[in-house]
Amino acid sequence: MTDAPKKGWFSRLTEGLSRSSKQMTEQVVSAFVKEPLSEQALEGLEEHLLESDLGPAAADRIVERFRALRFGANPSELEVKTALAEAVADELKGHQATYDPLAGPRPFVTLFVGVNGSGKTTTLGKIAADLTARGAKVMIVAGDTFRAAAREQLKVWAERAGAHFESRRDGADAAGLAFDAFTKAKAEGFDVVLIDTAGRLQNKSALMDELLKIVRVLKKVDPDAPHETLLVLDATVGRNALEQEKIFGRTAYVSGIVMTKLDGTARGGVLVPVAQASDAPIKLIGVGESIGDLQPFDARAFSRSLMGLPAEDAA
Ligand SMILES: Nc1nc2c(ncn2[C@@H]2O[C@H](COP(=O)(O)OP(=O)(O)OP(=O)(O)O)[C@@H](O)[C@H]2O)c(=O)[nH]1
Repeated sequence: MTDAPKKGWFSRLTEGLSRSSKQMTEQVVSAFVKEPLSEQALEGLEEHLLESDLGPAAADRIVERFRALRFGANPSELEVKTALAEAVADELKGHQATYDPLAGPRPFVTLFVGVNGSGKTTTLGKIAADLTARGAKVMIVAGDTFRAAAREQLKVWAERAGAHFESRRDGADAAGLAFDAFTKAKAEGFDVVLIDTAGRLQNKSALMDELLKIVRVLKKVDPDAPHETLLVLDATVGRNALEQEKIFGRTAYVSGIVMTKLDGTARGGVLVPVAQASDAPIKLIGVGESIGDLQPFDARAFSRSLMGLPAEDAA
């Protein structure tokens, strides 16, 4: 994948969300521009919001809001899209926060949890690359000790980022590895420790036990660790992401959500019910495979992009 060197983050976001925004706006907007207050247009709106995976609760509220809106006889496409973007942004208000490992204690330990294939390794690698580029001393820990392929993939990311890499052979105790790595990171003055974990959902209770054990041993080194636990969810699985949030959110003390692969779906609206169901805020979103495609989550920018609108200052 090639990128224009200076492509701004908002245009990356817009490009990443283009499948979703197409799905979201095409029919809804044309229906409203034709007949702003008809029951039929409102029903169509609800249907399309549901098709975009926004979830019934948010879809209902947005439709009610549209019913109450006083559009003129012929609202412009811009008016309809702006109203929709504001409605979605309001749904997401209070569900955003930043991930800033360089602002916290040193070493700042982040645990990455989520099912296999959700984008954990890639997300961790992108974060490592960003942090080393900013001058931080970063350690990556391959906590999925069962899968050699996962370890190799992570090692490639570590090399690319110029981060230190800690791993153990197949089947080694992940908690033991995490403990030793964190101890070493503390002794050697690392700024950030990024710990990947296994994501086998076939054996849910063993997986959760392993995550809890990792958390327990990290706390032996520093009672406040892990300082962040990021749950990585794949937007392309649609509403299954809600199930995954439930499973991990209940046991793994998740402090932030990363929603990846928003570029790979027309149903990026799923971020809304996930944000609303979770106790943890959305912190990062992935809108493509390259490093710059992992972005801090900004509810307003996301909502505007989802409607195909330009950045606020450019509007
Ligand atoms: N298009 C797109 N692809 C992504 C994004 N994030 C991750 N991917 C891709 O998703 C695939 C799975 O990502 P991984 O990072 O391997 O997922 P994982 O959760 O670590 O999975 P395992 O390594 O199987 O445990 C890879 O091919 C990534 O390149 C994204 O935001 N957009």
